[in-house]
Amino acid sequence: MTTGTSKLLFATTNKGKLRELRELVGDSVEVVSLGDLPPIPEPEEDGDTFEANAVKKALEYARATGLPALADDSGLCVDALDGQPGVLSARYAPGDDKARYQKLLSALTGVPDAKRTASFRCALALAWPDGRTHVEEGRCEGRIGHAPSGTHGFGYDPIFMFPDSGRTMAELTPEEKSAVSHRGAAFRKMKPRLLMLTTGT
Ligand SMILES: O=c1[nH]c(=O)c2ncn([C@@H]3O[C@H](COP(=O)(O)OP(=O)(O)OP(=O)(O)O)[C@@H](O)[C@H]3O)c2[nH]1
Ligand SMILES: [Mg+2]
Repeated sequence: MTTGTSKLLFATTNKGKLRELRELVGDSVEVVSLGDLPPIPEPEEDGDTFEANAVKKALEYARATGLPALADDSGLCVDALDGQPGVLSARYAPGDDKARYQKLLSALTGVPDAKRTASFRCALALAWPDGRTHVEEGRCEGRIGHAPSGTHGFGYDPIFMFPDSGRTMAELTPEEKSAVSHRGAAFRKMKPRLLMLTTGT
């Protein structure tokens, strides 16, 4: 822990994201999560882009708490489905992560490997209670497999094949995933801003 002047709110309801962001930030910034605070209504994610939704979430949580807030909007864009599920990844099917990746596998039945290309995208937004915002984005290219495999990660990780490794994202260790993931890429660009929080800049 540093002698920071400011705490940072990780503004997400997603336990998988929270775990990954905690690992990425390490002990460089003092972190608060939504579970540490009285309930706050969830922002409506009605933007057309990851960036718009990330900014909206970060701003609403920063204003509600008076803390600088880091929000993540992310999802999986599948080329054979014209970029779906995209910003609607969390709402692609009712139920749990498994229901959603099973629906995606069904939608790609009969699609050959060469046409199963996809990318994970992540927009990370940092917002201050006074309305300032800063956004960084990250992307990770891969391919949708034919069956789930692996137990790490969350969401669509069990069906997202990471190129050249022959493994799904869910077969990578948390450290390996962060080194190649959309969230890791966005985070590394954002990190200098987060470190400024500790100096009150
Ligand atoms: O396999 C995955 N590996 C990842 O690394 C990853 N990152 C995001 N996603 C999926 O994309 C949607 C995000 O939706 P989302 O950004 O609205 O988040 P969310 O609603 O879960 O929480 P919140 O942060 O909005 O509170 C959800 O379906 C996630 O499962 C991932 N899937
Ligand atoms: Mg959401």
